[in-house]
Amino acid sequence: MSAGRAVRREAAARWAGGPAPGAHRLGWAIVSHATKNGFSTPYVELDRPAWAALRAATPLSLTEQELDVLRGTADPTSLDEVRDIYLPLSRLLNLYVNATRQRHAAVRSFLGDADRPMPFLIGVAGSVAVGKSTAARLLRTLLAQWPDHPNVELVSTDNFLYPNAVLQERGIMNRKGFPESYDRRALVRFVSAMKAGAAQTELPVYSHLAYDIVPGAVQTVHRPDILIVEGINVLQPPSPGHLAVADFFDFSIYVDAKVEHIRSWYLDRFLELRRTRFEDPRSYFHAIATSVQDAEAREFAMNTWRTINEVNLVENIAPTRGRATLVLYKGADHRVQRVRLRKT
Ligand SMILES: Nc1ncnc2c1ncn2[C@@H]1O[C@H](COP(=O)(O)OP(=O)(O)O)[C@@H](O)[C@H]1O
Ligand SMILES: CC(C)(COP(=O)(O)O)[C@@H](O)C(=O)NCCC(=O)O
Repeated sequence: MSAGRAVRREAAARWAGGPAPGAHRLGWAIVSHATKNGFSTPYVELDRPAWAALRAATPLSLTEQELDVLRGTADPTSLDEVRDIYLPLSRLLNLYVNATRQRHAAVRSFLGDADRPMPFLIGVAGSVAVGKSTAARLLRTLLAQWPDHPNVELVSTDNFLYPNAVLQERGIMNRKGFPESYDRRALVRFVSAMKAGAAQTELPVYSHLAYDIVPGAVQTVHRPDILIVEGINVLQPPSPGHLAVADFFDFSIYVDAKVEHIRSWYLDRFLELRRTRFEDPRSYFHAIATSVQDAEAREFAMNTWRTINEVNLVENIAPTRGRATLVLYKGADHRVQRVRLRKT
């Protein structure tokens, strides 16, 4: 069989939810050491039961009420999901944090440098409406429960979007979320200051309600043990000769799903927001709640998805997936079906 055919067969088997050819069983767990073009890759792919078993003894200490606060609009993430997917991830990240601290201590001792706290940086990437914010908020809560790193801060990259006035002036208001709509230098300056141990940093604040940067508002980030940076663009490669935010990550996560599922999640969420947040007269989309028919609102959402968010997903976001340390593959019901971990 040609390498191309083998790859296509593997991809088809993956989407069908079955094991990839070459996968083998470890006890009852299917573990696939992924291959591409006939070469082995640095990834291992685990199905849900295999991944869930890696939780080991990590306790589930989150209640239904606490989870309710962390969930995004129209996101059905359940306590089962926390137990099976996020507790093993929290355990793995705790191991990473401790190993990274030891590595930093070794380098400091080699250089004869003084002990200096350095936060562990995690990037969370993926499409608009894939559920990154829920994943990032859950991780923040779970990671803060470990005794060694109680202070976990979360920053969304939408805080680094240019204000609407700037996007309009540059004629890129319909490119919100594309790389050029962010102040990427400010974002890199921020993570680099955090990594260098800055005690406190202030950031602009983006409001989804206003659909804009809030003039004069600031988010203050105090020196964290762990900093999670969440946003569609966080795994973007740097332009030649520059650094990108991903260069500062110690671990990165890409939340993935089929385009048709994300499209329907976006649409459902938009219609749910129309019944709730858009009713607020301060909402940028207030007129969609009050002055247009259902069919027109649906058409508006589909058009926004098709012409902005889906184009951005295909052109800029999905191509960064290979850079992530870990990929969470969600099925149509938002539940993670498979996990791909980069081993090296
Ligand atoms: N127009 C909007 N009005 C209010 N909240 C919104 C709006 N669009 C998105 N949100 C909320 O903002 C958060 C981030 O959404 P998004 O950037 O699409 O990423 P994700 O769905 O991957 O978390 C979500 O919790 C979502 O519910
Ligand atoms: C603000 C966003 C780009 C998301 O950015 P992120 O929080 O992931 O950095 C997105 O929610 C958005 O507004 N997209 C533009 C098209 C739309 O209105 O959906």
